[in-house]
Order: sequence, then structure tokens, then C-alpha cells
Amino acid sequence: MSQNTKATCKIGPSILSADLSQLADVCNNMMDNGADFLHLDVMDGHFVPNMTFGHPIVKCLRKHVPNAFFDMHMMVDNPQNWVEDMASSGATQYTFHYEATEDVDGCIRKIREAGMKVGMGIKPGTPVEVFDQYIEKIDMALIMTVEPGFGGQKFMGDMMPKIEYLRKKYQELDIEVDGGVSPNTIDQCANAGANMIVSGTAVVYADDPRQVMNKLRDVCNEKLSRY
Ligand SMILES: O=C(CO)[C@H](O)[C@H](O)COP(=O)(O)O
Ligand SMILES: [Fe+2]
Repeated sequence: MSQNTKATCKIGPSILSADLSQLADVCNNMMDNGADFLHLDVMDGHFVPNMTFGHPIVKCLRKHVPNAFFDMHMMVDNPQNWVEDMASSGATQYTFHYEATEDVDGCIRKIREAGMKVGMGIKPGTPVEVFDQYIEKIDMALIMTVEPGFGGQKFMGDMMPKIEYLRKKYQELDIEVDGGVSPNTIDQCANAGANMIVSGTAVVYADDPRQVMNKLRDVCNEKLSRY
């Protein structure tokens, strides 16, 4: 976890709901419209009942999107198996799921050794207290507000106490929220203390993605200033 800096608000579109045949164009369009990072959803058909893409696509994408922060949301079993491949393909942060590996410490160590930032996520059914023993070793905690696997699902407001728990204890921790986040639900996320805001459907399908991302950022910054 980074020290001496208060968490700042960052908006990361999830391109899960976009036209994946146009991935590079979609990513560049999001960056041109003010995205702070890109949230790339990797699914293996085992950890979640859906599939997307893996490191070969990320490697190609990196050539066309050279400067963006790639937050890899790894919805895969045994995430430790793909750390080196993702690092050499251009991933910036490797966000794995606590539930997906029996060796959380080993996975974290591998990610660090590969030179990436470490994100760890939990599904809605997992208690937030699992973060406590890893907090000094990770850069970001991801609180899922849908069951992972699909975009466009309904936001689970009952996950907010998890974010509040983390924000109260760890002021400088990056806390990411992912799933059903939109201008309608950002107040709850920001009130709870989330600062890395992932939004897929609401941004990618918007007529004006810049306006939606600005709205999310404004609400988040306003609430975060209280912490
Ligand atoms: O990880 C995910 C799903 O497992 C996606 O990042 C998430 O669902 C974003 O899409 P939306 O904002 O449409 O819910
Ligand atoms: Fe995601």
C-alpha cells in the first residue's frame, strides 16, 4: 500500500460491454474522453461462467494504446499462472480474486516480482475482513458490486459497508468498486469511500462518455474530500 498520499479519485471504464472487435479504438476513445485508467476484464469460463480474452490480446492492444494504465481484472482460477505473461504483454496492475487461489501470498509476490501493481478483489459473498492480513502487500482492494461474469447487472448497494470498513481503517488505500456503477449509483460508492471507479455500460453506451466520466469524477472528488 502506498504511504503518505491520500487516495485520489480515478475513473476507469470497463470495456466489457463494448464492441471487442474494435478494442483499440474503444480504449483510445475512452482515454481521449478523459479516462484515468482502463479496466480490462479477463474471464476464463471457470472462475466465472463467461469468457473474454487473455494476454495475447492485451499484448496487441498495448501496441495501439501505449500509455494507458491497464488494470487487469483477472476473473480466472489460479491467477498466479498468468502473471508473467500479463506483465510482458503490458499490464500495469494485476487484480486477482482472493477466492481464485490457494496461495494468495505467492500470487502477490509473483505480481510484485513481475513489476506490476497488486490489486486484490472479492466477490459479493466474501467478507471484507480477508483484506486485513494482506493490506500492507497490496496497492488496491476491489469490492465487487455484482457477481463477476457479466456487464450490465444491477448494482448491489449492500456492498457499501465493505467499502466503509476499508476506508475507515486505510485512508490512503486505493479502493475500487466494480459492477453497475453509473451516475445513479456513484453517490453510494463515493459516500462509502471508494476512489477507483469502474463503470462499463453507463460509460461505453453513453452518447457523451466524457460527460458521464466527469460526473462520476466530480461526485467522487467531492465526497472524498471529507476523508
Ligand atoms: O467485472 C465486471 C463484471 O464481472 C465488469 O467490470 C463490470 O460488470 C463493469 O460493467 P458494468 O458497469 O456494466 O456493470
Ligand atoms: Fe471488472
